[in-house]
Amino acid sequence: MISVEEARERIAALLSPLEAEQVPLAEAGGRVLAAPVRAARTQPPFRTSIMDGYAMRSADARPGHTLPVVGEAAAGRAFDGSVPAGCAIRIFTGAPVPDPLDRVVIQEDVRRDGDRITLNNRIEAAAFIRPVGADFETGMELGAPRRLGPADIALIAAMGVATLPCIRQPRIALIATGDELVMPGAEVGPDQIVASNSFGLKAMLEASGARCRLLPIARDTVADLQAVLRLAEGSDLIVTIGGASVGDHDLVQTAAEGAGLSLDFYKIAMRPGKPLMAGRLGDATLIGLPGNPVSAMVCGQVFLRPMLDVLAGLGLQPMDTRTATLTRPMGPNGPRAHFMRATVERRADGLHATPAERQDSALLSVLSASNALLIRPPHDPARASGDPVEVMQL
Ligand SMILES: Nc1nc2c(c(=O)[nH]1)N[C@H]1C(S)=C(S)[C@@H](COP(=O)(O)OP(=O)(O)OC[C@H]3O[C@@H](n4cnc5c(N)ncnc54)[C@H](O)[C@@H]3O)O[C@H]1N2
Ligand code: MOO
Repeated sequence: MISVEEARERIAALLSPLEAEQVPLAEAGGRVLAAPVRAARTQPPFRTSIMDGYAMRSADARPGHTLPVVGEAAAGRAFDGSVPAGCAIRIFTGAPVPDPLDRVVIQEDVRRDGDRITLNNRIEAAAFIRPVGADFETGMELGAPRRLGPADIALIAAMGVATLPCIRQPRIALIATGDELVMPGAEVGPDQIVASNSFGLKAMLEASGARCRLLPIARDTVADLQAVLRLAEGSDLIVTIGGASVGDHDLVQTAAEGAGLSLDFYKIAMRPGKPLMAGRLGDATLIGLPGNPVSAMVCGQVFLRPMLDVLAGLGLQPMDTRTATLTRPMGPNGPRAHFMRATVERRADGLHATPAERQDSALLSVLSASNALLIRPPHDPARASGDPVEVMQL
């Protein structure tokens, strides 16, 4: 059995970054920028008043001084006359400051009487003018690859760029397998249960930018599994759920190999998640997840989500773990890394982690009530309350 980290690396090595496509800015949030974008303009493009008040020459900004007001500049409506020495114009936040004025006195520091203002005896010392290009200059580059957050999208809009090259979204086929499964809402026989994992994984992966197709549930026969695998054609990633273990009805590997799977590995030193498999099938990477609901979701978190970064050209990122203080003792761990469902809370002295009482890999209610995985390495010795542990926020 290989380690969790080796499995992550081997799956990443089965994937290549996807190609780019042009995306309208309004749809680019969360997407990965494929090539640098350059500012088509300078921001701000003119000297800008950053306050509501009166613009003048600094030589005229003397406490107690009186000036005539000879015009007005507002955002989107510049003052286009000339301002004689000793005069001021009314100005508002966002308006261009006309040359040669170099000082804005805020209106709180002024008394106005008709067309004249008198400056207070104490006035703010700042000029309240934002220089040209204070934010960025034409040609400034936002580098790639980069996952675009909300601030990036606002910046690119300000740059004047309306469409941009992004890596296309990965296409993922999700295949639930098992004679016992029915779709949510369908009639459930006495020996059946409702398929849940494919829905949880779809929500997880789509929240991370993938496009998922839920294929029909495959029954536990090689023929049916292969028929559904054929429906997955055109996907970048095929994810099967269940049928991965050693029972007589666990046929996913046999069916996939019959369909041309080149298996890279099977079984990892992880709990839950032991029967994980990965390989290449046609143009796609196939990942076979264990069927137990929590196993599938934990494997989704540890193996599938990071692969979206790899497909986007960002490379395999390290697992995002933090150190927390354990709130109750735990016995020694066995030979597999244990990803325990846990609750992490932030207290004044840092993070505190409490593993759930029940760690059965079928209990979705426990997973749903957890907000973190507490990660124990293989053969981790017994731990006492107060010990440091590694956690991964869900
Ligand atoms: N003799 C052994 N038995 C088992 C081993 C082993 O090493 N030796 N490994 C156990 C471990 S660990 C796991 S995990 C499971 C995984 O088995 P499979 O991947 O073959 O999963 P299934 O048998 O198909 O299903 C397991 C369980 O999960 C339910 N299931 C399956 N798919 C779904 C779905 N889409 N939605 C909801 N629930 C699902 C299924 O009904 C079963 O209850 O094997 C152990 N056995
Ligand atoms: O590895 Mo299984 O996924 O322990 O339940």
